[in-house]
Amino acid sequence: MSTPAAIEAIGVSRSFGAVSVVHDATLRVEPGSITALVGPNGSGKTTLMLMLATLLKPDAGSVRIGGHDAGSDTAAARASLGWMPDTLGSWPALTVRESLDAVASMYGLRAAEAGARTAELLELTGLVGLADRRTPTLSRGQKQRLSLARALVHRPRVLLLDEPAAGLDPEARIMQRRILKDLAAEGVGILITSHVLDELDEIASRVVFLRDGRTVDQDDVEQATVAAMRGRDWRIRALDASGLASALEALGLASIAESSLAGQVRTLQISDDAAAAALLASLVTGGARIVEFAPVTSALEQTFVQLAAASSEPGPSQPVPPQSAPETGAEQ
Ligand SMILES: Nc1ncnc2c1ncn2[C@@H]1O[C@H](COP(=O)(O)OP(=O)(O)OP(=O)(O)O)[C@@H](O)[C@H]1O
Repeated sequence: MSTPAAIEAIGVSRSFGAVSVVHDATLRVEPGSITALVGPNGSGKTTLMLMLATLLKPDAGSVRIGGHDAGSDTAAARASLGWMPDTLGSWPALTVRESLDAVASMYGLRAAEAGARTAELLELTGLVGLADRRTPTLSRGQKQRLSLARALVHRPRVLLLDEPAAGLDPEARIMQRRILKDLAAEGVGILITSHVLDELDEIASRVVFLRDGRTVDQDDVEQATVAAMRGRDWRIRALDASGLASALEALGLASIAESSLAGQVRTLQISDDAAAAALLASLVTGGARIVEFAPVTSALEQTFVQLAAASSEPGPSQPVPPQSAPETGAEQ
């Protein structure tokens, strides 16, 4: 029998009163993969995450975590998942170490085992020096580290992370990315939301886009990604800035000079990746010593803008739609 999906949600919906917040959301995350869940503010990401984490009951649809039905086999689903909420609720009287020990004991680890797991997680998340600090005294970024450590106590095979990079300094972000990549390499299935799309672009192999509470069809996401790659702005930096400017001019390409901490960069629009590769080859062949050649915005960020722009076209989305609303000739 094939391995079950780490996360499988089919036709999940949830309203609050008369307002439909998530409708008919469908997604699948495979073990050993990292999937990004992205969407504009208020599109329903946290609400969907709460349902996947078995903390909010869907009005309709089904959720399976590691093959366990979240509705009928909630305990097994919960045992399989680690949940990192967007804000850490903590016990104010406990230290960092005591909080992790307490979570370990809730998951049934014996004292010695819990102590060892806590020590391992303090090390992994860079919290050793803060182990004896009471949790309310932690900074936002330190709380995020604790929150990730807490989600990992019982070695879950599925991770649900809501804005895990919020408040982290660059070093902590790098550390977190490494932890998540390592976990995925060990077979953990990870679903992660973030508004820092460059972060996600680096670690996620798939993206699920939520628009007005609906998961956008994967084909539409792929089409938007292809479209987003066309006509992007690129950023080029060379050891010799004036040499680069003349080389671009000689090729008949208009570019704009901008200053950066690393020195002068030039930005210009390039039609697609093939044209970018050809330009790079020609600049290098011509003797330009290029040290940076990259799109200004990531593919994920561009895709997001593309899909979010499409969402503002068709009109109102909040009221619960009728079962089969007639098409009104929308172009896409
Ligand atoms: N308990 C609730 N009662 C009423 N409305 C709610 C409730 N929870 C969420 N909502 C509404 O549902 C919508 C989606 O909220 P949600 O927090 O899921 O969005 P999000 O995509 O996570 O947003 P953000 O990117 O800003 O974090 C919002 O309009 C929000 O006001």
